[in-house]
Amino acid sequence: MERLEETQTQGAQTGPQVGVVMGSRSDFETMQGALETLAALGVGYEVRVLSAHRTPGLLSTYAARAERLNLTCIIAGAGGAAHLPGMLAAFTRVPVLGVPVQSRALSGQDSLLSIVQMPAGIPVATFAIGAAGAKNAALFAAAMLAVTDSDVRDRLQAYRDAQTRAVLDEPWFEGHPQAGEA
Ligand SMILES: Nc1c(C(=O)O)ncn1[C@@H]1O[C@H](COP(=O)(O)O)[C@@H](O)[C@H]1O
Repeated sequence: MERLEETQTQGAQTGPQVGVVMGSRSDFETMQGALETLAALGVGYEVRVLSAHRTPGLLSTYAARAERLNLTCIIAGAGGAAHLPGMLAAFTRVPVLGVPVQSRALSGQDSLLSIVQMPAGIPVATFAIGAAGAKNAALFAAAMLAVTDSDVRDRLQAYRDAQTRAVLDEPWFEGHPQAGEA
């Protein structure tokens, strides 16, 4: 009998706002950036290992849970024949953000195409391959929450401001103006 494996919940006071799922524990290194980014922005999340291939029966169970918890979205990372995001999207109206994990055989091209090429009718928002995609999916989830949550909106703005400052504070070649300087 398949069981929902791996559960961690951050932001337990209010319950999770975002679900993060991945096809295998081996995806954790890539998906960790999403978890860190959600935590940094104060977004409550839960994490599961779920697989369309290895735990197919759990997909509908998790989809029902996502609706019951009223999750804003589900971030789903998978590599290779990455069917997890699309199959999950087929089971729920909760928006699914797909992260193509970099596969060894095809460097994540397989993951990307498996996730992005959905037939019309069941959308999956698809992000970049690997760590950048995981981080951006979390930032996108925060931006969705920020529409109605002013605390998340302020933290997201502060994150962006800090990022801009970090670029401008970067040491530059002597005698050459930094971006934005005359
Ligand atoms: N793409 C999927 C799915 C799925 O789409 O349901 N389930 C597992 N996997 C992927 O298989 C790769 C290798 O997994 P293992 O390292 O466990 O063999 C992982 O990147 C995982 O996301």
